[in-house]
Amino acid sequence: MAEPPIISVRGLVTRFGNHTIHDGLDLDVRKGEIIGIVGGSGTGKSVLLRAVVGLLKPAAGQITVFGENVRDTGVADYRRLRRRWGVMFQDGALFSSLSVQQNVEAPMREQLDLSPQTRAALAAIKVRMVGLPENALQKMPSELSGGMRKRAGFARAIALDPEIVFLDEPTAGLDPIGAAEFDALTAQLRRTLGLTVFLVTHDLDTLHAICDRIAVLAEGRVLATGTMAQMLEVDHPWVQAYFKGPRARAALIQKEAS
Ligand SMILES: Nc1ncnc2c1ncn2[C@@H]1O[C@H](COP(=O)(O)OP(=O)(O)OP(=O)(O)O)[C@@H](O)[C@H]1O
Repeated sequence: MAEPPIISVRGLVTRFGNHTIHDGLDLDVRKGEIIGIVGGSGTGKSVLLRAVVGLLKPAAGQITVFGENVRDTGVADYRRLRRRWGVMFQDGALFSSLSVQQNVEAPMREQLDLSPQTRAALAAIKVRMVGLPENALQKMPSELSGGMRKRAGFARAIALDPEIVFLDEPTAGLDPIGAAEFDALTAQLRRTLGLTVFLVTHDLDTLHAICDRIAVLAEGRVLATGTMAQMLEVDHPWVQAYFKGPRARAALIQKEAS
């Protein structure tokens, strides 16, 4: 029998005032996959991420993660669930007044009862895992490049050894080389840590390089899911324009050359 999905969303409805963002959205995420969530600007990719991790209360629908209902869980159960995933919001979203070390330690302080020495040792390991030099630990976010900030955000997202990481536009604002390096890091950490990765992106190169499946958001729902090859067969104007446009062709040429 197939393993149940690690994340399951059914009939999700989200609204801000009378603006409906999702209108009966369904999505399954399989354990161990990297799923790329794509869609036009404002289609609700980030809102979906926030709803799945319980930061936003939907108007209707069911969201389960690890088979547990995220919406109606009590405070203690939600806290326990939250330990099993890590989130990297756009631009790394580090606390600007804390050093990298303090940022990476923040989830440990909140969730675990560890000595300062153990926390520091763990933070150093996480920072090394994301490819940052040891001296980055004492730096403030403002002293880092955009790419390093994102790596620091990733280090914080894996601080508690999560099973799922949620990445919101991790390669936005990076140059193509930095973006490719970040993709390689994501793939490597998925492999070595056995992560499931829920990745919101606009980046066609990322989809080609590391995503096992893609979910396209449009018209308030998931319009299609499947591999890159399957996306090319979807008969929808946005999907056709996105996956067959000039940027898509460039990304494909780059993939074939690599
Ligand atoms: N807290 C909020 N209050 C009101 N409206 C919101 C809020 N958060 C998001 N929205 C609206 O919800 C819609 C979807 O936003 P979201 O950030 O999920 O889009 P997105 O698909 O991630 O877009 P982009 O690709 O541009 O980042 C937008 O119209 C946005 O203005």
